[in-house]
Amino acid sequence: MANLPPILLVGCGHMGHAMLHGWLKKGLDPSVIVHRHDLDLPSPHQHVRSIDEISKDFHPKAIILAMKPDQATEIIPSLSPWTKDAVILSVLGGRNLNWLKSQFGDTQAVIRVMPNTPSELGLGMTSVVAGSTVTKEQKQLTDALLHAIGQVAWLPTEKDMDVATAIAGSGPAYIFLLAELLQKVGEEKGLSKDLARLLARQTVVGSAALLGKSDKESEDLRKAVATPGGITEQAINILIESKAWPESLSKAIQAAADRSKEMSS
Ligand SMILES: NC(=O)C1=CN([C@@H]2O[C@H](COP(=O)(O)OP(=O)(O)OC[C@H]3O[C@@H](n4cnc5c(N)ncnc54)[C@H](O)[C@@H]3O)[C@@H](O)[C@H]2O)C=CC1
Ligand SMILES: O=C(O)[C@@H]1CCC=N1
Repeated sequence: MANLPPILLVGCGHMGHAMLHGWLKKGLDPSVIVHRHDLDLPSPHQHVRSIDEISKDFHPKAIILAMKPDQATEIIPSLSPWTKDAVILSVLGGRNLNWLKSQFGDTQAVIRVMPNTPSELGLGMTSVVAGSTVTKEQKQLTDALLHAIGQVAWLPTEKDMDVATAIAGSGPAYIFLLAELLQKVGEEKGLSKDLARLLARQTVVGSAALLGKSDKESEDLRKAVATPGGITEQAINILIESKAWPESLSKAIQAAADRSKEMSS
């Protein structure tokens, strides 16, 4: 299988590193990673600590912006020597296409992407929306890069990005919180820390793997556990109360989506 195209990855923190890890596993043409700290990067890829160190002869097909949104304004102008023939993939939370256009100019090909950290394992979920000057080839290239780290959803409208971010970009945090709380409750109810940790983590891991392999709806998998008149049903009856998980999750997603929208304005 052909390698993924050469990329310039700017920012290799939690998200940048997760994507890079996924891409390296698939095979990447010689690429450059800008990261201020030490980085264990296999050859022939190049690690630089600042943009000034990148060769003008390097021709990336895609430039991935994976720094914090408020770090981007300062970095973007210095990327101009490499932008002409590249598509910009912006991972920046809450920075919309209009904002990207204002930074890069009207003609630059820019795509807004919202991945999540399971990308590191090739199990990511990335929502994507393209700017008007992106070519068909650049869309294909982006699709190939993102499919290499998981599933890809091209959004019908940029308006969907705020909710997509709140569900999938932020989503792993909710699942980890569930594991955290299951462990905490186990400990509070008298289990040892090690036992509570094992029970909580493996239950989340196993359930996610089962969901990933199954053709069944998540509701059916849930019902297969909750025997009518049995034990699980007692817990589900409490969690599924409209004021419990349905309402709090809806409020939580709305709060995250509102923040994404607010950051774009
Ligand atoms: N963490 C996550 O799960 C997700 C994050 N995002 C987005 O990804 C972006 C990065 O988030 P994180 O990885 O969590 O943040 P982070 O703080 O872990 O990583 C940001 C990286 O950018 C680097 N950086 C800052 N200025 C730089 C410069 N001038 N040159 C080179 N590198 C520079 C920092 O050293 C750091 O390694 C954000 O815009 C966020 O909205 C999107 C989806 C999920
Ligand atoms: O929390 C954030 O702002 C970023 C965007 C989605 C996940 N992390």
